[in-house]
Amino acid sequence: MTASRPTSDAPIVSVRDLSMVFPTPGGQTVALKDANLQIMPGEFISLIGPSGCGKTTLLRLMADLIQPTGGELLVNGGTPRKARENRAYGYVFQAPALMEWRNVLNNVKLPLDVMNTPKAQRDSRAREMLKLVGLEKFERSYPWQLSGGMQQRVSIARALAFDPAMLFMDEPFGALDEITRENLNLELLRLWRETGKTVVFVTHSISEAVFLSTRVVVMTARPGKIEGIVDIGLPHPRSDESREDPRFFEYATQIRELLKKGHS
Ligand SMILES: Nc1ncnc2c1ncn2[C@@H]1O[C@H](COP(=O)(O)OP(=O)(O)OP(=O)(O)O)[C@@H](O)[C@H]1O
Repeated sequence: MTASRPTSDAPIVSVRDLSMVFPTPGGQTVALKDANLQIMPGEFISLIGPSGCGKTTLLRLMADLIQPTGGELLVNGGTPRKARENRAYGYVFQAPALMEWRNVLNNVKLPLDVMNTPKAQRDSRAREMLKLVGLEKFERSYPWQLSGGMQQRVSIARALAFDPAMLFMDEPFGALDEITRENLNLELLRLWRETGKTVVFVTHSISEAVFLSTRVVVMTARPGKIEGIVDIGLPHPRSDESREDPRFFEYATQIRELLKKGHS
């Protein structure tokens, strides 16, 4: 059931001169232009940038939901298609997208049902994942009985159900209040440390990106490109105190400057 993981310390994602041009009624939209990025196994990478700069496009390319119009992309040592077929990643969307008629346990089990995992394993695996996100007491609840933050935790448990090497997360906490978001950030970091997954995380929030990431990829719009990459040297495990670390503000300033440069 465990998805294959690369054994070497080769990049788990390799993006070379990657471009994506969408045909649109008025002409073409260059959503991504000549992007270059290498992600190592176990990293926590955030993609940040203004609306329309191509963050979701880059994530969707990695996930094989769309195909690039130029350049090269390797995921988990092969094509994005192969990574998808091998269940090398789980995808968490902006909205939790849970099935209202399935209880929490059955929502988490869904990918295992689809994959025809032996029945006896499905329940135990789903319960294990619910425990990981702190929702073991809610397995019989239905999505509409949960708060937005709890629903998003269920969708994270679902994305982890088949033990992928990577987690692709498209602004998963964007719709939540600040305190819930900070709590989920802490939980996500704990989960990342415990599981050793590689995470690629889209956000609009500079502080969220600094708090979570090992590196922050700053993108700019028109055409969407990578303006710079900031290494975040804050020690792990991170806690609320990390936000008071003077380096936290330095990294946030570096990211802000790159975002401004991209705007000008
Ligand atoms: N399927 C599509 N067809 C045409 N244009 C598209 C398509 N998908 C994205 N685009 C365009 O590509 C550009 C980048 O979109 P993308 O969704 O990647 O941006 P984003 O940085 O994720 O934005 P946001 O922060 O608002 O979610 C935008 O101009 C968008 O309109």
